[in-house]
Amino acid sequence: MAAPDSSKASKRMSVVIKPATQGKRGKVIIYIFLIIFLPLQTVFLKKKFLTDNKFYEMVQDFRETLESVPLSLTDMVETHRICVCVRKRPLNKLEETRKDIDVISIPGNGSLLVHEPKQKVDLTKYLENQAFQFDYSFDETTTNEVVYRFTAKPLVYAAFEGSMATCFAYGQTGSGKTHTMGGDFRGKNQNSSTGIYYFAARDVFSLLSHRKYSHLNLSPYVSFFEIYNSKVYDLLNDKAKLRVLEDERQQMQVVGLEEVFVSEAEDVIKLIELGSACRTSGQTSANANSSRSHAVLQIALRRNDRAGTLYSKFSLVDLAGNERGQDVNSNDRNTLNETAEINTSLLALKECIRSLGQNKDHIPFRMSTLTRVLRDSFIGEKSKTCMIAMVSPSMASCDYTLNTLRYIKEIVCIKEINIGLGLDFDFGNFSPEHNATRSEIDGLDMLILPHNG
Ligand SMILES: Nc1ncnc2c1ncn2[C@@H]1O[C@H](COP(=O)(O)OP(=O)(O)OP(=O)(O)O)[C@@H](O)[C@H]1O
Repeated sequence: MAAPDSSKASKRMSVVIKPATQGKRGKVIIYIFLIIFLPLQTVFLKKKFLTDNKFYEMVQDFRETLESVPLSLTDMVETHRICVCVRKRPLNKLEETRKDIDVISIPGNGSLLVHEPKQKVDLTKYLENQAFQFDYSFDETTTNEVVYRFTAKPLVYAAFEGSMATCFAYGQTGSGKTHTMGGDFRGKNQNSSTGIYYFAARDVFSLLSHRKYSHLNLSPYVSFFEIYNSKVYDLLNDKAKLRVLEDERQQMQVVGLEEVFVSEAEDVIKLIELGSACRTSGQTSANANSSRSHAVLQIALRRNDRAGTLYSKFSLVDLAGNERGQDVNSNDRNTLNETAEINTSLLALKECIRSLGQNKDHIPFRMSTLTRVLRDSFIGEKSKTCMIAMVSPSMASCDYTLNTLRYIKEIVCIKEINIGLGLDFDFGNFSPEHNATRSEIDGLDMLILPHNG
């Protein structure tokens, strides 16, 4: 047998020894890294904790100076042609464990304050307190029933007066749009009987038999669809893809949309559950995530004549997460398309509501599928709209919250220009007197509704 080649053996040795040396070197590097990094990380976390604590104390100190006027069930409900409100959700479990700070205050009377943490160049910390004024502002303790009473309920009455009524839930993903529209979540299950969809259906049935409206001889029909990437999918028909066409009377038709006759509010719950399950299961469309699509539940009131003539329509819209329209840094083409579509539709929606508020002849509803489908909501003197903006309270979401508030403020601003009074004000001038202004203005065409709660 040939003796082993010593040079080969030494080569093999070096092959074996090299990783061991590298392993040792690697370990040394990791130790050095840990020795330097761990204390640095501890210092950083401690600093962050102290900074957050400082901001927390500043917000708390500030809140103590605020006079709160919480919304109550006995408060009168006013109807507006365009109603713009904001709802703050509570901090969720994750935010609480992260010790996130709640930077939103709702003093009441439609006002909302954002306490934005800032730092000067000399590293002094301060809060930039920005005040916003809307028709209503709901704090984290407000229930869906109360939100409904002040927002969508007046629209149900309006539908019985022949109005095309529309209620939008707007906001970033996770801010509470589906919770408000579809009902509370118990774990992963949604309790549809606690959402605005159901409350509206319940009141439709009680008004159908009301002596004021029973002579109209109306029947309710429900449809439920979603708009994703400018395509319409029927949520009551296994997500069938539908086309939107304009007929000879310039009416927009969603061709083949399932419209189901309902005889009691519980029927609507079943349809909501069917549609919501279809929305999240995603069999035919590409969106695995509901926050990228707009969901539209419509209750049409039709006359009991041969043709089933449309009397009015109430649309409840759970919009796509508005931060999805800002995701422009993605490399994925599909995501970029989605981003562009969401951006376009939310911009178009704002323009249409603004045009409605200004009584303009031209409504730019052709800008997006969402506004094309909802064309009837923006035309005609009897159209009424409510926009509920949902905001997260956490400091980490501050930028998104400000974007949401600015978007809906632009809708309000048009009313402000029309009426010639300032609704937004410097924080320094903040006082409860300012809050009265909006109610007084809208009181001009105010309709006080009976409180059934
Ligand atoms: N007002 C609230 N009170 C209690 N929990 C809430 C409230 N609003 C939202 N939540 C909870 O926050 C979570 C996210 O809410 P939701 O799914 O409604 O957000 P979303 O805005 O519809 O998000 P997406 O755009 O992804 O559909 C849910 O678990 C929900 O139960």
